[in-house]
Amino acid sequence: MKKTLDILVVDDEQSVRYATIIALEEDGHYAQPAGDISSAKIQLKEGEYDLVFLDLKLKDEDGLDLLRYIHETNPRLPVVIFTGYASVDTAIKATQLGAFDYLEKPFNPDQIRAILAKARKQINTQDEIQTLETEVQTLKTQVIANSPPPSFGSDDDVMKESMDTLFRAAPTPASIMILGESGTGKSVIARAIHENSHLAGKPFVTVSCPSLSRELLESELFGHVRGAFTGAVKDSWGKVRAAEGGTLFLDEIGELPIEIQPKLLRLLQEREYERLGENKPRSANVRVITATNRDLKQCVADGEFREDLYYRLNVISVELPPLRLRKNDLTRFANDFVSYFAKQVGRPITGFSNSGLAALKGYSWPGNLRELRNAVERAVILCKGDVIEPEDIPSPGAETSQMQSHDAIVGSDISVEELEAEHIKRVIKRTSSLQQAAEILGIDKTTLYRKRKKYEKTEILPSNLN
Ligand SMILES: Nc1ncnc2c1ncn2[C@@H]1O[C@H](COP(=O)(O)OP(=O)(O)OP(=O)(O)O)[C@@H](O)[C@H]1O
Repeated sequence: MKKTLDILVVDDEQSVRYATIIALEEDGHYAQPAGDISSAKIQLKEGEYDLVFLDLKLKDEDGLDLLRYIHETNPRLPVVIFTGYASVDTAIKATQLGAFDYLEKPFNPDQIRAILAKARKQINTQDEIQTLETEVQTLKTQVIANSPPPSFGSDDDVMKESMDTLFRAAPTPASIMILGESGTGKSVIARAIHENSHLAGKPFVTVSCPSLSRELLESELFGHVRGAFTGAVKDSWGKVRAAEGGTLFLDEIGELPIEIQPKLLRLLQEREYERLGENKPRSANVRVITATNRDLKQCVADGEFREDLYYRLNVISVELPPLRLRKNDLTRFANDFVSYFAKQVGRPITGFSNSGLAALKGYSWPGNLRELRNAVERAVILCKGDVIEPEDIPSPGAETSQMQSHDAIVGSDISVEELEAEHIKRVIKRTSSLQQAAEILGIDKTTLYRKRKKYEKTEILPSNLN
């Protein structure tokens, strides 16, 4: 699909600026004019451009100064120089200084198109480099987060069928919806779908729909222009653009405010969106994967979620079973986690004792794989022998006694944050949904969702938080 480019045209002659802009817009791109260096600099700071057309003779200014500035501040931004016949030498100098190409005045739309085709190739290569850089960053984060590599094999029939459906749908453009309790591995699988699809190597961008405000979420998704809302001090691009050509993963889609739902529908149906505060439709080419632990059908029935959007999103839909129903997989996951963490911490733990295994199977794992991972990590660090015993892992009765033994932490040498994390952890553990936990804690569900993610990331309480 042809990529729409955002282009800045810098020329002191208004007629040239507008003729160029018309030619560019006729070719399906977005172009902004700038008549001198200072307004060009402002535009470059506030917007995000793919390409600049620059006249070297700007009244009493030297276009080469702007070229140097672009080279210093955004070395990957290609610049095409406009030049008169007499100044080909200067244009050669400009290309030596890093300009991408030059165009002799007067030029016609075909020449502009030829330059654009060439620029697009270079931009695509740069996008690929950027994607690789993002991937490296993600892998680094995974290493820092100390997470065992995911595994998707299963002995459970429901899970096997779900995985089969997902991986068969992966290399198609179909929207996919992943349902399942918290911690069942929806985000992990969403990434795996992307990596096993025709889009592998392109961006994978996550948006968590529970957000502080509707405006912030809308802006995170679609971007905004300066002044669109209080605090919008400069133009920005959203995650839809960051995901261009790749996958947009919308986590907790059940929390998407009703006001934003038509905009997502438009993105899916017409492949178009607008930044907040701007009336300029922009095209988007993204594959959408969503996840939720809510009963979305019920949300539709309650009027909280649009039915047309629901059907658009769940072209392919699978439900991941909770860990307590995957008894056959539980032991394998637990043993894999033991091997991984034993190696990490350099302890010769070989697995579980028979009674340890029985305790593992007797517990219901309400936090699913997330809880299991955290519990095994903790057990590997704390267990006294070379096998994990029942007392090292959670059990149905353990929670109450653990709570009693920890009652002393109130008033002891711990921070308010640690206390909060511990309290949240315990309430989530004994409730069946985030909604119920939020009601007990007296905070809204969005805040609870964010706090849980935050504590998980900072690993304030890495052992049990789920
Ligand atoms: N297939 C897997 N193999 C190994 N570990 C996994 C797998 N899936 C999930 N996990 C572990 O469980 C943790 C939670 O997974 P994930 O964030 O994907 O769950 P989720 O269903 O998206 O949860 P939530 O609904 O709360 O966002 C992961 O960080 C990882 O440690």
